[in-house]
Amino acid sequence: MPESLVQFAGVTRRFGDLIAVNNASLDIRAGEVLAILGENGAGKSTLMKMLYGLYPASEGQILLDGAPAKISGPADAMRNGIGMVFQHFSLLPALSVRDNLLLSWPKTPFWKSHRNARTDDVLTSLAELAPQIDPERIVSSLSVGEQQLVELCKVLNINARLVILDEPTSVLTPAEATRLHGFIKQLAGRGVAVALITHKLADVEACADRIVVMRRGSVVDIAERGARSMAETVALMMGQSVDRTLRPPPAFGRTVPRLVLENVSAQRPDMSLQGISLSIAAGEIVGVAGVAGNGQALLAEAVAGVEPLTAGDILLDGVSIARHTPFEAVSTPLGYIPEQPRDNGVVATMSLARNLALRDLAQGKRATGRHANLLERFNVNPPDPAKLAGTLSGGNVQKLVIARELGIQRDAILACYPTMGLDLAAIEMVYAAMFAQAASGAAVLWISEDLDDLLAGSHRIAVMREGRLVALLDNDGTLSREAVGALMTGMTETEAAA
Ligand SMILES: Nc1ncnc2c1ncn2[C@@H]1O[C@H](COP(=O)(O)OP(=O)(O)OP(=O)(O)O)[C@@H](O)[C@H]1O
Repeated sequence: MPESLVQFAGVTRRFGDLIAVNNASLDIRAGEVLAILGENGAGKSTLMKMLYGLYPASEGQILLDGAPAKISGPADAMRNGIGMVFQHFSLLPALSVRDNLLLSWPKTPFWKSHRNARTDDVLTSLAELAPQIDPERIVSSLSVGEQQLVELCKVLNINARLVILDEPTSVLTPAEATRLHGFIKQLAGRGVAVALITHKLADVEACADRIVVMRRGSVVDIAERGARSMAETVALMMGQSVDRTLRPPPAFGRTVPRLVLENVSAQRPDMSLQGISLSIAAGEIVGVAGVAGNGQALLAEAVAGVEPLTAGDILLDGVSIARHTPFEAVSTPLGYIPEQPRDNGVVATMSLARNLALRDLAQGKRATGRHANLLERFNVNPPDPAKLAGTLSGGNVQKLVIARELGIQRDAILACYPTMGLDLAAIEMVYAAMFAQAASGAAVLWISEDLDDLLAGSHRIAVMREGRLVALLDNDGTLSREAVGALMTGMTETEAAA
C-alpha cells in the first residue's frame, strides 16, 4: 500500500447552516494523481481549501504524514510542501511573469528581485511547463490559460510534495491541457502527490490513478483507475446518468442581419484587433475558434463595450451599439457572459438578487424581486436570493451570470466560454438556454476553445489568428476538427492532425 501523505478523517465544514463538506474520509498518497470529481457545489474546493489552511474544519481531523496537521493558513501549507492553484488567480497583472514568480519564490534574495543570474532558477519550471511564455511579458497580456500555467509554476517553485489543482484545464486549450497532463504524470513520477479537481473526464482518463467522487458534500466513491466505467463515474457524480450529446442548434433562415461587426478594430499593448467584419443573422449562432491569445478576449471586450474601438462600428438591428466606456456597456442590449465571471460578471459582496438586477441598478433603476425565479430556473445552488455572490462555488457563479444574461430574451448574445467550470448537467442547461435564445431570434456570437462543442452547436465558425478573422466557415456537417485546427494554427491540415 503506497504511503499516505494526507488523511482526511471524518472532516466536516459548515458555513452557517450549509454543510459544504460532510464527514469526508479519504487519503492522498505520495506519487499519485487523485482526481476529485463532483457536480458544481459538491464541496471539492472546500475540501482542498481546508487542507491548504484557508478554512478550519468544523469537525474531524486532517493528518499530514500520519500526525495531526497544524495548518492555519496558506503560508503554513506551503512550508509543509502543499501548494494550490485556484480557479481564481492571484497574479499581479501589471508585473512581468518573472517578477510574479520572484515575488512568491522562497529563495528570492530580499535585496534583489530583478533580473539577475542568481534568480534564473525561478524560471526552470516555466521553461519545462510553458516554454512559449516569455518571462518578460506583462501578466495582463497573457491569456487566461497562460496565467494559469504561471500560477502552477509558482507552486512548483516551492518544491511542493502535494500540488492541488482546482479545475486547471477548464481554461486551457487542448494542446495546453495535453502538455499539462504529461507534466502532472511527470510530477507524480517524481513522487509528488497531485490532487486534481476537475469536471473533465478527459483529465481523468489522461492521468488519474484514483478517482474520488463527491456529491452534496459527501465522498460517495473512491476507486482505482479502471475500476469504474466513465458512465458509472458520471452516474455517481450526478446521482443519475447524463447523456452528454450536444443537441444540434435550431435551424434558421439566414435573411435578417442582426448583429453586425463592421471593420471592428481595438488595441491593447500586446494585441491588436484588425478590422473584423462579421454579420450574424437573427437566429444564427456563430462560433469563434482560435488558439488562446489570438485576440478572442479583446474581440469579446470590444463587442461588449468594455474595450473602446479604435475604428469600425458594431450595429444591432442597424443601430450602433459601439461603446466608449465600460459604464455605457451596462446599457448594451446584448446578453454578455464574460470570461472569468467571478472577476468580470458579479459583485462578490452583493446578494444574488442584486447581482441578477445589476443592469437595472447600474442604470439607476430600482432592483425588483422579479428575478428571483431565475435562481431556480438556472439551478443556482443555493437558490437563496439573500446570499452573497462571493460565497457561491465557481460553477454556481457562472450559472448566476448565465441566469442574468440568458434569463430574458435578448436580441443578441455574446457568450465567452459559457460552460467553463460547469458540470455536465449544467453544460446541457446552458446550451439549451443559448439555443432557445437563437430559436427566438437572437444573434449569437459564441467564443469557445472546445472545438467539438463549436462544431456541434454553431451554424458558422469564425477562426481567429493574430487578431484577425482568418476564415468564416459554413458548418454544414463536412467541417473537420483538423481543418479548423489547421486554420487556427496556420499549419496545413496534415501537420495539425499529427
Ligand atoms: N466562503 C463560503 N461561504 C459560504 N458558503 C460557501 C463558501 N465557500 C463555499 N460555500 C458553499 O459550499 C458549497 C461547496 O462549495 P465548493 O466551492 O466547495 O464546491 P465545488 O464542488 O468546488 O463546486 P464548483 O465545481 O462549482 O467549483 C457550495 O454550496 C458553496 O456555495
